[in-house]
Amino acid sequence: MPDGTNPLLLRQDSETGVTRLTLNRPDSRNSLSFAMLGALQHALEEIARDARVRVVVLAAAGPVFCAGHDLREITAHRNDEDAGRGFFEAAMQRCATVMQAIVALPQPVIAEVQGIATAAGCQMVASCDLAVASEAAKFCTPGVDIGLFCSTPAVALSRAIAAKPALEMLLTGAMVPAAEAQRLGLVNRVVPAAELTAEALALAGQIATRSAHAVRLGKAAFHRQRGLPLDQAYAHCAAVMTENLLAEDAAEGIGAFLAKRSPVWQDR
Ligand SMILES: C/C=C/C(=O)SCCNC(=O)CCNC(=O)[C@H](O)C(C)(C)COP(=O)(O)OP(=O)(O)OC[C@H]1O[C@@H](n2cnc3c(N)ncnc32)[C@H](O)[C@@H]1OP(=O)(O)O
Repeated sequence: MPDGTNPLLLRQDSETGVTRLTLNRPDSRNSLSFAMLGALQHALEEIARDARVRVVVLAAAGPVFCAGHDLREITAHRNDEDAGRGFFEAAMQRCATVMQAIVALPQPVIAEVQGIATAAGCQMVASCDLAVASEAAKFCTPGVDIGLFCSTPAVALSRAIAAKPALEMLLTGAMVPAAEAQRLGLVNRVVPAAELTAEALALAGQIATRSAHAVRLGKAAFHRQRGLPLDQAYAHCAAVMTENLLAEDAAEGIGAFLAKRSPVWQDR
Protein backbone atom coordinates (compact mmCIF):
# COMPACT_ATOMS: atom_id res chain seq x y z
CA MET A 1 0.00 0.00 0.00
CA PRO A 2 2.48 2.75 1.01
CA ASP A 3 5.02 3.88 -1.59
CA GLY A 4 7.94 3.66 0.82
CA THR A 5 8.76 3.55 4.51
CA ASN A 6 9.96 6.69 6.26
CA PRO A 7 11.87 5.83 9.46
CA LEU A 8 10.38 8.93 11.14
CA LEU A 9 6.82 7.70 10.61
CA LEU A 10 6.04 3.98 10.59
CA ARG A 11 2.97 2.69 8.78
CA GLN A 12 1.11 -0.56 9.37
CA ASP A 13 -1.91 -1.47 7.26
CA SER A 14 -4.42 -4.10 8.33
CA GLU A 15 -6.63 -6.30 6.18
CA THR A 16 -9.66 -4.64 7.78
CA GLY A 17 -8.75 -1.17 6.49
CA VAL A 18 -7.18 0.24 9.67
CA THR A 19 -3.88 2.05 9.08
CA ARG A 20 -1.69 2.79 12.11
CA LEU A 21 0.89 5.57 11.79
CA THR A 22 3.57 5.76 14.50
CA LEU A 23 5.64 8.88 15.16
CA ASN A 24 9.09 7.37 15.50
CA ARG A 25 11.59 9.81 17.02
CA PRO A 26 11.41 8.67 20.64
CA ASP A 27 14.89 9.98 21.52
CA SER A 28 13.67 13.52 20.76
CA ARG A 29 10.26 12.72 22.29
CA ASN A 30 8.71 12.66 18.81
CA SER A 31 9.16 16.42 18.51
CA LEU A 32 7.93 17.80 15.20
CA SER A 33 11.03 18.58 13.18
CA PHE A 34 10.51 19.98 9.68
CA ALA A 35 11.26 16.49 8.33
CA MET A 36 8.77 14.83 10.70
CA LEU A 37 6.06 17.27 9.60
CA GLY A 38 7.00 16.49 5.98
CA ALA A 39 6.66 12.76 6.62
CA LEU A 40 3.22 13.31 8.18
CA GLN A 41 2.10 15.52 5.30
CA HIS A 42 3.23 12.97 2.74
CA ALA A 43 1.57 10.04 4.57
CA LEU A 44 -1.73 11.92 4.92
CA GLU A 45 -1.70 12.83 1.21
CA GLU A 46 -1.08 9.19 0.35
CA ILE A 47 -3.83 7.91 2.69
CA ALA A 48 -6.35 10.45 1.39
CA ARG A 49 -6.01 8.84 -2.07
CA ASP A 50 -6.15 5.27 -0.75
CA ALA A 51 -9.68 3.87 -0.82
CA ARG A 52 -8.54 0.74 1.06
CA VAL A 53 -7.87 2.79 4.21
CA ARG A 54 -11.09 3.15 6.21
CA VAL A 55 -9.74 4.50 9.55
CA VAL A 56 -6.36 5.87 10.70
CA VAL A 57 -4.82 5.47 14.15
CA LEU A 58 -2.05 7.96 15.01
CA ALA A 59 0.31 6.55 17.65
CA ALA A 60 3.82 7.32 18.89
CA ALA A 61 6.91 5.37 19.92
CA GLY A 62 8.57 5.69 23.32
CA PRO A 63 7.32 7.25 26.55
CA VAL A 64 6.11 10.60 25.13
CA PHE A 65 3.43 11.04 22.46
CA CYS A 66 4.86 14.28 21.10
CA ALA A 67 6.85 17.13 22.71
CA GLY A 68 5.73 19.82 20.25
CA HIS A 69 8.01 21.55 17.79
CA ASP A 70 11.67 20.55 17.67
CA LEU A 71 13.24 23.17 19.94
CA ARG A 72 16.80 22.26 18.86
CA GLU A 73 15.92 22.90 15.23
CA ILE A 74 14.19 26.17 16.19
CA THR A 75 17.24 27.31 18.16
CA ALA A 76 19.59 26.46 15.29
CA HIS A 77 17.54 28.57 12.88
CA ARG A 78 17.06 31.41 15.35
CA ASN A 79 20.83 31.73 15.47
CA ASP A 80 20.88 32.07 11.69
CA GLU A 81 19.97 35.74 11.20
CA ASP A 82 19.38 35.46 7.44
CA ALA A 83 17.34 32.29 7.25
CA GLY A 84 15.59 32.28 10.65
CA ARG A 85 12.37 34.07 9.73
CA GLY A 86 12.04 32.09 6.50
CA PHE A 87 12.45 28.79 8.33
CA PHE A 88 9.96 29.76 11.05
CA GLU A 89 7.39 30.76 8.42
CA ALA A 90 7.90 27.49 6.52
CA ALA A 91 7.75 25.36 9.69
CA MET A 92 4.60 27.04 11.04
CA GLN A 93 2.95 26.76 7.61
CA ARG A 94 3.88 23.08 7.30
CA CYS A 95 2.55 22.38 10.79
CA ALA A 96 -0.72 24.18 9.98
CA THR A 97 -0.98 22.18 6.74
CA VAL A 98 -0.56 18.89 8.63
CA MET A 99 -3.14 19.77 11.30
CA GLN A 100 -5.66 20.84 8.63
CA ALA A 101 -4.89 17.69 6.62
CA ILE A 102 -5.92 15.56 9.63
CA VAL A 103 -9.28 17.34 9.78
CA ALA A 104 -9.70 17.28 5.98
CA LEU A 105 -8.67 13.62 5.63
CA PRO A 106 -11.67 11.65 4.28
CA GLN A 107 -11.06 8.88 6.83
CA PRO A 108 -11.53 9.39 10.60
CA VAL A 109 -8.28 9.73 12.57
CA ILE A 110 -7.98 8.35 16.13
CA ALA A 111 -5.11 9.56 18.34
CA GLU A 112 -3.61 6.77 20.47
CA VAL A 113 -1.91 8.72 23.26
CA GLN A 114 0.44 6.71 25.46
CA GLY A 115 2.23 9.57 27.24
CA ILE A 116 2.65 13.34 27.39
CA ALA A 117 1.36 15.42 24.46
CA THR A 118 2.65 19.00 24.62
CA ALA A 119 2.12 22.10 22.50
CA ALA A 120 1.87 21.02 18.83
CA GLY A 121 1.57 17.44 20.14
CA CYS A 122 -1.51 18.47 22.10
CA GLN A 123 -2.68 20.34 19.00
CA MET A 124 -2.37 17.09 17.03
CA VAL A 125 -4.54 15.21 19.53
CA ALA A 126 -7.10 18.05 19.42
CA SER A 127 -7.05 17.91 15.60
CA CYS A 128 -7.83 14.19 15.49
CA ASP A 129 -11.47 13.15 15.25
CA LEU A 130 -11.28 10.85 18.27
CA ALA A 131 -8.67 10.13 20.95
CA VAL A 132 -7.96 7.17 23.21
CA ALA A 133 -5.48 7.81 26.02
CA SER A 134 -3.52 5.74 28.48
CA GLU A 135 -3.92 6.56 32.18
CA ALA A 136 -0.32 7.83 31.95
CA ALA A 137 -1.12 10.39 29.25
CA LYS A 138 -0.99 14.12 30.02
CA PHE A 139 -1.71 17.15 27.93
CA CYS A 140 -0.34 20.69 28.02
CA THR A 141 0.46 23.75 25.97
CA PRO A 142 3.59 24.98 27.80
CA GLY A 143 4.70 27.69 25.39
CA VAL A 144 4.27 30.25 28.20
CA ASP A 145 7.01 28.43 30.16
CA ILE A 146 9.54 29.29 27.45
CA GLY A 147 8.42 32.78 26.36
CA LEU A 148 5.88 31.69 23.76
CA PHE A 149 2.11 31.59 23.51
CA CYS A 150 0.87 28.43 21.79
CA SER A 151 -1.15 30.40 19.22
CA THR A 152 -1.41 27.69 16.59
CA PRO A 153 -2.32 24.96 19.12
CA ALA A 154 -5.03 27.39 20.31
CA VAL A 155 -6.81 26.97 16.97
CA ALA A 156 -7.31 23.22 17.43
CA LEU A 157 -7.73 23.31 21.20
CA SER A 158 -10.44 25.98 21.12
CA ARG A 159 -12.38 23.85 18.65
CA ALA A 160 -11.98 20.66 20.69
CA ILE A 161 -12.84 21.92 24.19
CA ALA A 162 -14.58 24.88 25.80
CA ALA A 163 -12.94 28.33 25.77
CA LYS A 164 -12.20 28.69 29.47
CA PRO A 165 -10.38 25.38 30.00
CA ALA A 166 -8.57 25.94 26.69
CA LEU A 167 -7.39 29.38 27.78
CA GLU A 168 -6.42 28.06 31.21
CA MET A 169 -4.21 25.47 29.52
CA LEU A 170 -2.75 28.06 27.16
CA LEU A 171 -2.14 30.74 29.80
CA THR A 172 -0.75 28.50 32.54
CA GLY A 173 0.97 25.72 30.57
CA ALA A 174 -0.26 23.35 33.29
CA MET A 175 -0.27 19.58 32.72
CA VAL A 176 -3.77 18.13 32.38
CA PRO A 177 -3.96 14.45 33.40
CA ALA A 178 -5.78 11.95 31.19
CA ALA A 179 -8.90 11.72 33.39
CA GLU A 180 -9.30 15.52 33.35
CA ALA A 181 -8.68 15.60 29.58
CA GLN A 182 -11.53 13.11 29.20
CA ARG A 183 -13.78 15.28 31.36
CA LEU A 184 -12.93 18.28 29.16
CA GLY A 185 -13.69 16.30 25.99
CA LEU A 186 -10.14 16.29 24.64
CA VAL A 187 -10.08 12.47 24.72
CA ASN A 188 -12.90 9.95 24.37
CA ARG A 189 -11.59 7.06 26.44
CA VAL A 190 -8.92 6.50 29.09
CA VAL A 191 -7.63 2.97 29.62
CA PRO A 192 -4.74 1.26 31.45
CA ALA A 193 -1.48 1.51 29.47
CA ALA A 194 -1.44 -2.20 28.69
CA GLU A 195 -4.84 -1.94 26.98
CA LEU A 196 -4.21 1.25 24.98
CA THR A 197 -3.31 -0.10 21.55
CA ALA A 198 -6.00 -2.79 21.69
CA GLU A 199 -8.61 -0.18 22.68
CA ALA A 200 -7.59 2.24 19.90
CA LEU A 201 -7.58 -0.56 17.33
CA ALA A 202 -10.93 -1.88 18.58
CA LEU A 203 -12.50 1.57 18.19
CA ALA A 204 -10.96 1.88 14.72
CA GLY A 205 -12.13 -1.63 13.85
CA GLN A 206 -15.67 -0.82 14.93
CA ILE A 207 -15.78 2.22 12.60
CA ALA A 208 -14.09 0.21 9.81
CA THR A 209 -17.05 -2.20 9.70
CA ARG A 210 -19.41 0.65 8.76
CA SER A 211 -20.01 1.89 5.21
CA ALA A 212 -16.87 3.83 4.27
CA HIS A 213 -19.07 6.01 2.07
CA ALA A 214 -21.29 7.03 5.00
CA VAL A 215 -18.33 7.51 7.33
CA ARG A 216 -16.41 9.72 4.87
CA LEU A 217 -19.51 11.76 3.97
CA GLY A 218 -20.32 12.11 7.66
CA LYS A 219 -16.86 13.19 8.80
CA ALA A 220 -16.69 15.88 6.12
CA ALA A 221 -20.23 17.12 6.88
CA PHE A 222 -19.59 17.19 10.63
CA HIS A 223 -16.54 19.44 10.28
CA ARG A 224 -18.10 21.60 7.55
CA GLN A 225 -21.32 22.37 9.43
CA ARG A 226 -19.50 23.39 12.63
CA GLY A 227 -18.22 26.57 10.99
CA LEU A 228 -21.60 27.60 9.59
CA PRO A 229 -24.52 29.62 11.01
CA LEU A 230 -27.44 27.37 12.07
CA ASP A 231 -29.54 27.82 8.90
CA GLN A 232 -26.58 27.16 6.61
CA ALA A 233 -25.49 24.20 8.74
CA TYR A 234 -28.92 22.60 8.32
CA ALA A 235 -28.97 23.43 4.60
CA HIS A 236 -25.55 21.83 4.13
CA CYS A 237 -26.40 18.71 6.13
CA ALA A 238 -29.83 18.31 4.51
CA ALA A 239 -28.07 18.28 1.12
CA VAL A 240 -25.52 15.76 2.40
CA MET A 241 -28.29 13.56 3.87
CA THR A 242 -30.14 13.64 0.52
CA GLU A 243 -27.00 12.54 -1.30
CA ASN A 244 -26.48 9.89 1.39
CA LEU A 245 -30.05 8.55 0.99
CA LEU A 246 -29.49 8.14 -2.75
CA ALA A 247 -26.26 6.16 -2.28
CA GLU A 248 -26.06 2.38 -2.78
CA ASP A 249 -24.96 1.75 0.80
CA ALA A 250 -28.05 3.47 2.20
CA ALA A 251 -30.31 1.26 0.04
CA GLU A 252 -28.32 -1.77 1.19
CA GLY A 253 -28.28 -0.73 4.87
CA ILE A 254 -31.99 0.08 5.03
CA GLY A 255 -32.87 -3.04 3.01
CA ALA A 256 -30.73 -5.21 5.28
CA PHE A 257 -32.40 -3.74 8.39
CA LEU A 258 -35.89 -4.41 7.04
CA ALA A 259 -34.93 -7.93 5.93
CA LYS A 260 -33.26 -8.63 9.29
CA ARG A 261 -29.87 -9.52 7.71
CA SER A 262 -26.34 -8.05 7.83
CA PRO A 263 -25.53 -5.39 5.22
CA VAL A 264 -22.84 -5.88 2.59
CA TRP A 265 -21.26 -2.50 1.88
CA GLN A 266 -20.14 -1.37 -1.56
CA ASP A 267 -18.64 1.78 -0.02
CA ARG A 268 -20.49 4.00 -2.46
C1 LIG B 1 6.86 27.44 17.92
C2 LIG B 1 7.02 26.34 18.86
C3 LIG B 1 6.16 26.16 19.88
C4 LIG B 1 6.32 25.04 20.82
O1 LIG B 1 6.43 23.89 20.45
S1 LIG B 1 6.31 25.45 22.44
C5 LIG B 1 6.46 24.01 23.41
C6 LIG B 1 7.61 23.14 23.04
N1 LIG B 1 7.66 21.92 23.81
C7 LIG B 1 8.02 21.88 25.09
O2 LIG B 1 8.26 22.88 25.75
C8 LIG B 1 8.22 20.51 25.68
C9 LIG B 1 9.67 20.22 25.85
N2 LIG B 1 9.89 18.89 26.39
C10 LIG B 1 9.64 18.56 27.67
O3 LIG B 1 9.17 19.32 28.48
C11 LIG B 1 9.99 17.17 28.10
O4 LIG B 1 10.90 16.65 27.19
C12 LIG B 1 8.79 16.22 28.19
C13 LIG B 1 7.94 16.60 29.40
C14 LIG B 1 7.95 16.23 26.92
C15 LIG B 1 9.32 14.76 28.38
O5 LIG B 1 10.21 14.68 29.46
P1 LIG B 1 11.22 13.44 29.56
O6 LIG B 1 10.52 12.19 29.15
O7 LIG B 1 11.83 13.48 30.92
O8 LIG B 1 12.33 13.67 28.45
P2 LIG B 1 13.54 14.71 28.44
O9 LIG B 1 14.67 14.14 29.23
O10 LIG B 1 13.08 16.07 28.79
O11 LIG B 1 13.92 14.72 26.89
C16 LIG B 1 14.53 13.60 26.27
C17 LIG B 1 15.29 14.12 25.07
O12 LIG B 1 14.36 14.68 24.15
C18 LIG B 1 14.73 16.04 23.89
N3 LIG B 1 13.52 16.82 23.68
C19 LIG B 1 12.39 16.83 24.43
N4 LIG B 1 11.51 17.69 23.95
C20 LIG B 1 12.07 18.23 22.84
C21 LIG B 1 11.64 19.20 21.88
N5 LIG B 1 10.42 19.77 21.95
N6 LIG B 1 12.48 19.52 20.89
C22 LIG B 1 13.70 18.94 20.78
N7 LIG B 1 14.15 18.02 21.67
C23 LIG B 1 13.35 17.67 22.67
C24 LIG B 1 15.47 16.50 25.13
O13 LIG B 1 16.28 17.61 24.85
C25 LIG B 1 16.27 15.26 25.47
O14 LIG B 1 17.38 15.20 24.62
P3 LIG B 1 18.76 14.62 25.18
O15 LIG B 1 18.53 13.18 25.49
O16 LIG B 1 19.74 14.79 24.04
O17 LIG B 1 19.15 15.42 26.40
